[in-house]
Amino acid sequence: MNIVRIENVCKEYSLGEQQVQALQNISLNIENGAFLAIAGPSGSGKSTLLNLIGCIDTPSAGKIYINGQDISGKTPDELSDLRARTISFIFQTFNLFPVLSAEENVEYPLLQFKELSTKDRSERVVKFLDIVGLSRFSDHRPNQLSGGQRQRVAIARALATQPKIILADEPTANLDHKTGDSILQLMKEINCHFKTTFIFSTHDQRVMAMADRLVRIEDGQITLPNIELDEEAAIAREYCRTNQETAEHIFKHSG
Ligand SMILES: Nc1ncnc2c1ncn2[C@@H]1O[C@H](COP(=O)(O)OP(=O)(O)OP(=O)(O)O)[C@@H](O)[C@H]1O
Repeated sequence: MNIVRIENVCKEYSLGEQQVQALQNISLNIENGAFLAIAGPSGSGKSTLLNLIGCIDTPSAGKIYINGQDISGKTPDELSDLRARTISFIFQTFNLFPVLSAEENVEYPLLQFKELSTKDRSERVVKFLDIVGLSRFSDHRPNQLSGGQRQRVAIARALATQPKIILADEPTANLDHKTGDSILQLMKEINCHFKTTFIFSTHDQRVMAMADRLVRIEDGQITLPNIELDEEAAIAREYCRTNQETAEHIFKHSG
């Protein structure tokens, strides 16, 4: 099943008198459970595409279907509800609330779900902080955590709403090599275990190598739409297989 369907999408921005054609007639299907990297030079349209998939912005032309729903006819409230229940975001700058503790940051997106009791929320926070290995740091504020730990909090926050899609905009850009690797591996394990679809915008070769699919964009057009990186995909699959035991251990509370 395609969790994202993009059909003939264009996106134009107005910049004073000028029109900027950020995306030109893009079509793309993304399978449920994909670990997909969108790569391309600066200004090629990666963030624009991620914003459209994330329902933060709307296309100038064309159709986008998220989890089978056509987003073009939706009101801002409906879009916001679809986003809250289907999509989470991870940013290169982590975007945590500095005055909130790790657990409060993870709980924050759950406050909009009126059907969750305080106990439900707190159980989810405990579960997802455990999954990212930060149970001991639950009362720490972001400035009391390392970059890698902050990104782990952001991952726990993204997972807490149990989304179908996680959009990650350059998630390793502000991390050193080793920390970036461990964050990527954690995301791959989450992808293997929960079948959450990950869509990355990236310049990072390691993200591209870990991806099971690479989409290249240049000048607002897709130049490499559906290529499976056979060798890298095999490595990623092998990674999932050989790490199944570790993953099972990590996810022991995840049900
Ligand atoms: N809000 C905006 N108003 C006007 N033009 C914009 C706006 N946002 C993006 N653009 C333009 O659209 C094009 C695509 O930008 P986008 O941010 O999607 O590229 P990108 O591939 O994500 O770049 P980077 O890798 O540098 O983040 C660029 O020419 C950019 O200048």
